[in-house]
Amino acid sequence: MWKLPKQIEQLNQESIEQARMRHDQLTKPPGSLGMLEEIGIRLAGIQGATIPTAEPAAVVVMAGDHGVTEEGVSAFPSEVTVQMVLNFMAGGAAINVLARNAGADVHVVDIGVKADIPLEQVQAGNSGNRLWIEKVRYGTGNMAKEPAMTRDEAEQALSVGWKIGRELSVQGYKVIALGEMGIGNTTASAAIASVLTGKPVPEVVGAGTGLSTEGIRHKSEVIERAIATNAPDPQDPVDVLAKVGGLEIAGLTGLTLACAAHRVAVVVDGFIASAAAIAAVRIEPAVQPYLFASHKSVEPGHRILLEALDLQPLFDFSMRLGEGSGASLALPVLQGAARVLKEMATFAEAGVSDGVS
Ligand SMILES: O=C(O)c1ccc[n+]([C@@H]2O[C@H](COP(=O)([O-])O)[C@@H](O)[C@H]2O)c1
Ligand SMILES: Cc1cc2nc[nH]c2cc1C
Repeated sequence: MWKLPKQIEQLNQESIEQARMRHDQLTKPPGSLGMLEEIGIRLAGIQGATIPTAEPAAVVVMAGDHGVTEEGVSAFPSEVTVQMVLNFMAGGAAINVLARNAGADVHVVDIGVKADIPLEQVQAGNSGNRLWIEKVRYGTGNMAKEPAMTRDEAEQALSVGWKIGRELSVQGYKVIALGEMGIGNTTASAAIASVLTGKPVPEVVGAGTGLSTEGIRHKSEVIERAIATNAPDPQDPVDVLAKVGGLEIAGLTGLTLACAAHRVAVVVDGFIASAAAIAAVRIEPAVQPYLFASHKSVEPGHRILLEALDLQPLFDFSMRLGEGSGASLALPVLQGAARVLKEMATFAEAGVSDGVS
């Protein structure tokens, strides 16, 4: 089994207690900021600091292709993956806008795009963009017929994610939002969700980029065939990632584990990022308290994954884009939660009478 290069520690209980005490001294009825207080307190535990910070933040968009697209499981062609990578680098995608909105940098990772990224076409968009070329292979195999990748390739993808997480922690990022791009990756995510939660395939399959009802039925059949052909071991998350997963999904799993090991908070995006997160939790359960869930995706399997992750999403905006769009939209909430602990006046400082208990 792939071994964590560095252990994940528990949250700092003393920082949690101190942040909770500080919250009760701030000029508001105790508990009145609700979940915002809990977010700030958890950030304190993650960082081992009474007054945490959620800045600087970055969104890491891992891109990879899926051989299973030859079975007709997506409403869009695979070529869109590389085309969108160019769009991310030029700054014109939704994720660029929402990252700018949050003051976050965008890191785009080619971990398994089917084509080489035409570097001559990569435009320098907003200055915080960076492209990582970390290709493990040119797209996965068609999991309906063969394993998506070898175990060695899955481990390489985990290691790429780990390396990036470690490097970003060294660069000083306090929060990482998980993003992905990969035509066909809701098929892989549904397969992972079914195997790791034990739910029947039809309960975790959805329209992805926009399949019809008939298309969704066909997608379920393809996933059932993929699971029957490869027999992934539900007790071995790396085996599941290798046989029915994706390069960008395994990369996000490694990234998530590295962030937690370096005490960096992780904002999980939609269905695909949550499939990566559940694999991370099954590899190392201690990662769970480092995770925040941004939103509830339209994909029906997402509710099931959020329950399995024991995460409460911050909002439900009927989103189903991916890219890290929901996670980026959640970043200002984490920033607000941290800044409240830092910048609000206490009752004593402001001369406001506190309540009688
Ligand atoms: O994040 C989600 O919940 C989500 C739901 C549906 C689609 N997507 C995005 O759409 C692509 C996968 O859809 P599909 O239909 O090709 O499997 C991939 O690039 C994802 O980022 C993402
Ligand atoms: C255009 C487009 C943009 C995307 N972003 C994430 N997945 C996507 C799928 C499509 C088709």
